Formats: sequence, C-alpha cells, structure tokens
Amino acid sequence: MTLDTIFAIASGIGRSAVAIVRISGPQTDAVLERLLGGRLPEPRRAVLRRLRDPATGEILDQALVLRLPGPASFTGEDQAELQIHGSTAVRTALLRVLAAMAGCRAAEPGEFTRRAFLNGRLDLTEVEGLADLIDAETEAQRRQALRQMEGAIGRDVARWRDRLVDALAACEAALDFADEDDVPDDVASGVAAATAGIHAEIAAALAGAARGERVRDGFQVVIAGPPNAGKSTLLNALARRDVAIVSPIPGTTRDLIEIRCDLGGLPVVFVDTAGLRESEDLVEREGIARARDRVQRADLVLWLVAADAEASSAHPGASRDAAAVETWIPAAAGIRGVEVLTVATKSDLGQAGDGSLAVSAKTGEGVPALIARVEAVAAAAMTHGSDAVLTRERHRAVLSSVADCLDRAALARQHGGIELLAEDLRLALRHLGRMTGEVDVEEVLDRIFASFCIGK
Ligand SMILES: Nc1nc2c(ncn2[C@@H]2O[C@H](COP(=O)(O)OP(=O)(O)OP(=O)(O)O)[C@@H](O)[C@H]2O)c(=O)[nH]1
Ligand SMILES: [K+]
Ligand SMILES: [Mg+2]
Repeated sequence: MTLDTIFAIASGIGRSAVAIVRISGPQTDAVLERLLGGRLPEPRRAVLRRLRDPATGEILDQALVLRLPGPASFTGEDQAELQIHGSTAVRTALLRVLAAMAGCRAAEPGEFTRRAFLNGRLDLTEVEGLADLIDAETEAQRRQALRQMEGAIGRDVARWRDRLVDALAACEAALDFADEDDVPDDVASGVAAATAGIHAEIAAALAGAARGERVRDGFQVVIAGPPNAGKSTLLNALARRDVAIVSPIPGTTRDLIEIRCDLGGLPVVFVDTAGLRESEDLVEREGIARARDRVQRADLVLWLVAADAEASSAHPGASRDAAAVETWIPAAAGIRGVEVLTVATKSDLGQAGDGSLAVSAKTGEGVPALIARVEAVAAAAMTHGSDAVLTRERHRAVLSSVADCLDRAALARQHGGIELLAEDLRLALRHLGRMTGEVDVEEVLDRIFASFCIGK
C-alpha cells in the first residue's frame, strides 16, 4: 500500500506575515525537487529558495525551506516545511500547485498526528496531550498538557504493564509445571503483592483524576439565585463586555451563558443561569431546569441575593432581612453537596447581610474581592497536592476497568484456580493497552483526531 503525500497550512487561517506549509509522505523529496527545480537542500538545514510552478516555470514565492527526512521526523515519514509569505494569494497558489502533483492531496484534520501515532512516534495519551496543548488557554492548562504530551501517563502505564506482565508470566510458568489447579503458595503471594501494589497506585491516580479534568475543562462557577438578583449584570462585569441581556423584568435569562476566564493562570468558566422560581412559562421552566442541572454539576455556586431582595424575591413571605434570605434560599432551591458562596448584590442600593461578600456590578465595588475569593477556591481545587496525571474521562474509565480486573484477580486467587487468575491479569493488560492505544481503538482514534485543526 502506498500512502498519499499530504500537505496543509500549519500556521492557522487568515493573512499573516509568514505561513508554514507542511508536507509529509513518500513523495516529499520529489515534491521539493519539482518546486525548487532540482537540488534538494541538506536535511534539517533552513535554506532560502525560490518556489516555482513546475508546469509553467512561474515563480510562486521565496521561501525558507526545511527538509526533514524520516524516520526522525514528527510523523516518522519524510517531511518538509516551507515558510512562505502569508498572503491569501501566495497560499492559494502554492496549495493549488501541490494539489496538482502526483500522489499529493490536502491533509485531513489531525492527519499528521495520526501518522505520527501509527508510526509509533506518539502514544495515544501523548496525542491527547498535544491536542490539549494546542487548545491550552491558561498556564495551568499549558503545564498539564505539556507534561502529558511528554509522556507522563505513558510512563505510569508502562510501569504497571511491566509488573502485570511479570505477574502473568509467573502464573503461566506455574500453570506449565503444576500438576493440579491450585496456585502454588509462593507464586500466589508474589502475584498478590504485585497486583495489590498496582491497584493502590491506580487508586491514587483515580483519586486525582477530577483535578486533572478540572484543569483541562475549566473550574465551573455557576451564578445562581432568584430572578433579578443581578446575575447577568455580574456576568457582564466579569466578562467586561455585554454578553448577557439585562433588564428589570424578572425571568429575563433563559439560556445558560458561559464565559471563560484566566484567573491567575487557572482556567475558570463562569455560567449565568435563569433565575430560580416557580413559573408557568414553558420556556422559562426549561431555562430553570437547565439552571438546576448546571448548579448540581458546579465546582462552586455563587448564590446571589440582591440588597433589594424583597422586591425581586420569587418566594412569597421572603424576609426583608438579607441575612435571613441567604441562609434559607440555596437549600430551599435544592442545592446540596455543592460548595456555595453567598454574594450580596446591588450593594449601592443598601446594606448586605453580614458574612457575605457585597458587590455592586453597577459601581464595580466588591468585584475584585469576589474574583480573588473565586480564584482562591479554584486554586485550592486545582493545584492541591502533586500535579494530576489523568486529565480525561476516558483515562478514568480505562483505569477503573483495570482496577476491576485486579479486584477479580484477588478473588480468583482466593477462591478459584490459577487459570482464572491468569485470565484476569490478561484482561487487565488488555484494558491498560487501551490507554496508550496499543489495543485497537478505532472509535477513540476517530474522536480524538477529529478535534485537531488542519495541519497538525
Ligand atoms: N443599582 C443596581 N442595580 C443593579 C445591579 N445589578 C443589577 N441591577 C439591576 O437589577 C435588574 C436585574 O438585573 P439582571 O442582571 O437582569 O438580573 P438577573 O439576576 O440576571 O435576572 P434574571 O435573568 O431575570 O433572573 C436590572 O434592572 C439591573 O440593572 C447593581 O449592582 N446595582
Ligand atoms: K432580569
Ligand atoms: Mg439574567
């Protein structure tokens, strides 16, 4: 099977001073020869050359040309990179000429990385780390993605794998030599010690998984409270732009509105929600249902109570005293098991209850203090202890299956035979192989590569 040679602009869309065109595949040198009119540059040395349309001889551009022969390239194949001028006209002309060359075609999103994976240059977790690094918006995300791209997960998986393979080999040796089905004592205790050790390490990794996922997806702060508490006004103040509609009419907001922020290098997502109250309006009820759902999945809820709460409260008989309102409303709204920070809004209109943060989105008073509080809570949740290793739900699912197999292996050792024990260890190894992509995972691959941009 001969592979196509693929090409793509790797430097993003739109006009720029310089654009980078990447080429990878068996025809790379032939393509370069034709574009340069003979004489290939030395490997890994940047040279300034003219690019020509081989069909007409017309000069397309001057480019910095880099030839990167495989297998020591990103994809593992012969590769080249052309730094051209980043105008639409130059890009279009070069892409047209490349597309016309035999065996060449435009790359699919993530196709360079897919080839790197298939050629063993990256394992699946490193591919994920690379995808996250390209998407990283904050320092915490950059650090975490870089660690993963450099093989942090792969190294743990390799250690667990080695020890499982040893344990399995001991079982199989015992199977070959024992006359009966019982596990010889010395083999059994050695295998038990190994699997218990691996199990403990996997449990520790799983315990830190939520932290890693939070860094990747952002710490979720949901702004909730009764209608007209000033939720949308606060979101706009945090975003410093007019994201959400504000009005004196209670029940203005229906959709969830998200903004992503960088608080001291940590990714934080603020979500504005529909005011919580009983409503007959079909659309508002749907908005309230979405708000409740989002509140339950929040890392932190900002419960907003207005200084003029009585006027806007949805609850008949609500106390005029803001302090009393704040103590019963989050629980009355069914918020449980989620960290809640009560915020007294519209402080320009009156006195807030004691103990709560007072803000006025109108004057800006108290907003920096609120941001500092949120940042402190987010920092405690995301940077506590050692750096997290697992960063995706996929990792958690794979390692949970491995842990289940090890639990079964422990039972097999006590109650079953060595055959069963060996089978559970084999299964554990198979599951572990899904983590790094050694075991066939086409569906996972398609999902991961589809999220890449073109040219990577
Ligand atoms: N004086 C004053 N008025 C405010 C402040 N924040 C909001 N308001 C006013 O309060 C009213 C309601 O504000 P919104 O931001 O729409 O309130 P909300 O909580 O999003 O309301 P719903 O989306 O309907 O649940 C508007 O008239 C705002 O101008 C504030 O800090 N001070
Ligand atoms: K409103
Ligand atoms: Mg609103």
